[in-house]
Amino acid sequence: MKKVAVVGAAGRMGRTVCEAVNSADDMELVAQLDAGDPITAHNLNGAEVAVEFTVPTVSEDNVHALLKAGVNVVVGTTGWTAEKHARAQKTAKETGKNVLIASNFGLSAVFTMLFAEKAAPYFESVEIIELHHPDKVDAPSGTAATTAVAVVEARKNAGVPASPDATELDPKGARGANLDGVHVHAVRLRGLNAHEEVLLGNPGEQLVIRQDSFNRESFMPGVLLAVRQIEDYPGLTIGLDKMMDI
Ligand SMILES: NC(=O)C1=CN([C@@H]2O[C@H](COP(=O)(O)OP(=O)(O)OC[C@H]3O[C@@H](n4cnc5c(N)ncnc54)[C@H](OP(=O)(O)O)[C@@H]3O)[C@@H](O)[C@H]2O)C=CC1
Ligand SMILES: O=C(O)C1=N[C@H](C(=O)O)C[C@H](O)C1
Repeated sequence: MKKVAVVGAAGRMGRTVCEAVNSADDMELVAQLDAGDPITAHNLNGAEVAVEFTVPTVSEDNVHALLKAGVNVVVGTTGWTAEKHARAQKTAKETGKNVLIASNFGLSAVFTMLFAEKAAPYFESVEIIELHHPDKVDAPSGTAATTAVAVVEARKNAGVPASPDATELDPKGARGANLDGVHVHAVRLRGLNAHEEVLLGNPGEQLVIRQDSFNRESFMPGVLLAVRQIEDYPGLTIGLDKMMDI
């Protein structure tokens, strides 16, 4: 039985992860920590893996504390940057513990990001629309940011120029966020959960890659996959796709 702790256990994702771990035959939920609970080996109660879904402002500190407390860590919280990744990698190395940071555990999102990266060099234009529930605190979504980085990198490696855009006047920011040349539009709407569209355009054709996570349970197969595999992935791993045979 894999002993699992959940950090952010009272949150929307944390509660869903607790239920998923409790329903898994090969896992035991040994600790549930939330805001105000110190991350100590004692409070982790023998956990081998901690799953961290909190808020972007605290996630980095939590991850360092978890690694230092002697557990492998599966992180779903957003807001990670290249600098934060580098610091997590250093602590993972120093502690001999492993950490996975994944902006989206939904398999539909994993494949959306992969397909977008593959297609991006073959289209003149690329834009991203992410659509979420209105209780989300960050924009653009971590998934959209990850997608944009992958798209930008793929286009740069292929020598593809920036998407054409004649916009000169945009005083209200109607063109959305510009992430290294990829425009990202964030929708917040009651009734939605988590969705992304990558739009790719060429003269006379369009490709739309869309994924929909209709509920939080949809992230759980990916989270449990990571909990089962993290032991075998030394140091820092970025993205669930690295743990999948794709
Ligand atoms: N990777 C993925 O597949 C997914 C990622 N996410 C991301 O996961 C994160 C959490 O989302 P969601 O569950 O909706 O958010 P919630 O706000 O519902 O949950 C966050 C929880 O973390 C708690 N918390 C705050 N500070 C700390 C702390 N220092 N230590 C421990 N717990 C703390 C909050 O407590 P309090 O409210 O009292 O402050 C709250 O209970 C977000 O970044 C979101 O974008 C979401 C879905 C899927
Ligand atoms: O806050 C959410 O809900 C989600 N957050 C992640 C993100 O920002 O990409 C993953 C998913 O989109 C749900």
